[in-house]
Amino acid sequence: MFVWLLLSAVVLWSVTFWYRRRHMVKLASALPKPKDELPLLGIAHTLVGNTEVIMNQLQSLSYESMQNDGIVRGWMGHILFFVVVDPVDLEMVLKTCMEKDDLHRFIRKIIGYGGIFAPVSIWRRRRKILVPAFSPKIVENFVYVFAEQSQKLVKQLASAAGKGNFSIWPYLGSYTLDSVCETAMGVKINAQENPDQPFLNAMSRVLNLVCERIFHLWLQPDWMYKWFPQYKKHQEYISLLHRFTNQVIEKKREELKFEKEAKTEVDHEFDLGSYKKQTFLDLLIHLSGGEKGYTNVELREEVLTLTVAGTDTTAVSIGYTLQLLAKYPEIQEKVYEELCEVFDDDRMLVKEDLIKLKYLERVVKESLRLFPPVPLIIRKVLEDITLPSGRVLPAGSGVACSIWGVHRDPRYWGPDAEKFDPDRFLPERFNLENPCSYMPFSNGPRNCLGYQYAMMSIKTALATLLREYKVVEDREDGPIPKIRVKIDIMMKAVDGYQVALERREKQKVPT
Ligand code: HEM
Repeated sequence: MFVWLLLSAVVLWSVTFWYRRRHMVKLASALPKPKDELPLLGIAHTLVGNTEVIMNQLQSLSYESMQNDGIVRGWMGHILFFVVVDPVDLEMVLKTCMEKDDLHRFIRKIIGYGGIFAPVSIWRRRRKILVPAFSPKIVENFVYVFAEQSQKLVKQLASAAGKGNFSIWPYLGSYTLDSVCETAMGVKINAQENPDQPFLNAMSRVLNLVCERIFHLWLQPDWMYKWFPQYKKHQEYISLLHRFTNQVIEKKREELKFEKEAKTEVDHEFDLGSYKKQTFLDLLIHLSGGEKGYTNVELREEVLTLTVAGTDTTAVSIGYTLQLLAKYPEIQEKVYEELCEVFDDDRMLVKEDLIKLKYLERVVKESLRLFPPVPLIIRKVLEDITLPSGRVLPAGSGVACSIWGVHRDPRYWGPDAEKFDPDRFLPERFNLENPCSYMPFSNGPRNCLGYQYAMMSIKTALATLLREYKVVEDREDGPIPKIRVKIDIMMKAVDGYQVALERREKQKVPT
C-alpha cells in the first residue's frame, strides 16, 4: 500500500513538474538535438567520467553546434542548456543574459559576492568601482612586478633545465600567484621560493575541491557535503584564505589611517594619492569611497576574486604557449629573434618593451584562440529571448557560450581554423566580421576586466623565460597542434604542461 502511495506521489509530482515546463520543452524541441540524446536522461550519460572525458564531450557538443548553424540543445535530466557558437547570437546572449549559472555558487563560498560570479544586482556597483582600477595607466605600473617575478621564475627553473621533460605547471602557478598577490594586496607571499606556502596550498586545493563538487552531483547539496571527509579540509582552506586576506586588509587600513594623519595641508591640496605603485586594494578602498566605502568583507571578496580570476587563467595561457612553441621550433626561433632585437643586452624588461614584442603578441593571441583558458561561459536565461538567428531560448534554460567552439569555427576562421598560425593576427589579415568570433576574455558588459593585465603578465613571463631558455618537446607532426585537455575549472593540459628546457647561450637575464 505504502509503495503504491509513494509511486503515485512520484508520478503525480513528475507530471505536474513537466506540465509546468511544457513551454520550455516545446521551445527546446524546435532546436537541434545532439546525436547522443536519450529520452529522460538527455545527454547526462555522456557527461560522466574523468575531467578529460567531460572536456572532450563539451568539445564534441561545440562541433555539433557548428554543424547545426551555431546551436545545439542539451538536456541533463530536467536541466536544459544550449551550446552556442554563432558569434552574432553570442553577442546578444552576452549583452542580455547577465546572470551567471548556479554552478558558480560553489566558488562563492570562497569569494562571496566578489564581482565575477555575483548576482547582477550586486555586480553592477562592484564593476563600476573596479573598472577605473584596471585602466591601462594603472595596470602598466605593475609591469615591474611581473618582470621581477619573471626573473625569479627563470631562477627557479634553472634546476629543471637540461634534465629532460618535467611539468612546468607548478612553476607557472607560483609565478602568477606571486604576481597577483603583490599587485592585488601588496604582499610578497614568495610562493615561487616556497612551494609549501600555506596561501598557495589552500588556494590550489580548495579550487580542486570546488571542481570536484561541480562534477559530482552527490557532493552538491550543502547538507550532504558536510558528511563527506573533504568537507573539513574545504572549510579549513577557506578560513585560511579569509584569515590571511583579513589580516592584509586590517594592516592596510591602519597604514592608510597613519598616512592620513601624517599628511600636511599641502599634500591634501595637491592630492598625492597618485596611483603609481598602488595595489588594487589601495585603489578599491579609494575608489569605493575610503572609510565610508567598501567594508572589510567586501574588500576581501574583491581581492580574493582578483586572485582566483587572475592566477590560473594566466598560468594556463603561458603553459599552452610554451608547449606550442616547443612543438613548432621555427615559430619559437622567430620569437627569439624578436627578443634579440628588442633586448641587445642583459637588462630587465620594462613596460616600454612590451609594445615592441609584436610577434610574441601574435603568438599569445593564437595560443589563446586554440587553447582558451576559459573554454565556455555559462549564463542563465531569465526570460524567453529571440536570438538574431531567429531561434528562441526559453526562460529557465542555461546558455553555454562556447569560446572553444567559436574560435575553431571554419566559417569565421577559414578551412585551416585548427592550424597554429600566429600570423593570422597580422593587422592586414585579421579581419573579423563579429567581435565575438575571437573572445578569450569574453565580450559584452561582463567581459574580463583583467585582459590587459593578463597580456602584460603573460608577455613579460614568456619574454624573460625565452631569452634564457629554449623550450623543447617532440615536434608536432602537422600544422594542427594536439594537446590533451581536461576541464578543471579552467581548460588545462592533461600532462601538466610537460616541456624540457635548454639554456640559451647568447642572452642572459640578470639574476
Ligand atoms: C589569460 C588570462 C585570462 C583569461 C583567459 C580570462 C578570462 C575571463 C573570462 C572568460 C571571464 C568571464 C567573463 C564573462 O562571464 O563574460 C573573466 C572575468 C573576469 N576576469 Fe578574467 N581572464 C584572465 C585573466 C584575468 C586577470 C589577470 C584578472 C585580474 C587580475 C582577471 C579579472 C577578471 C574579473 C574581475 C572578471 C569579472 C568581470 C565581471 O564579471 O565584471 N582576469 N575573465
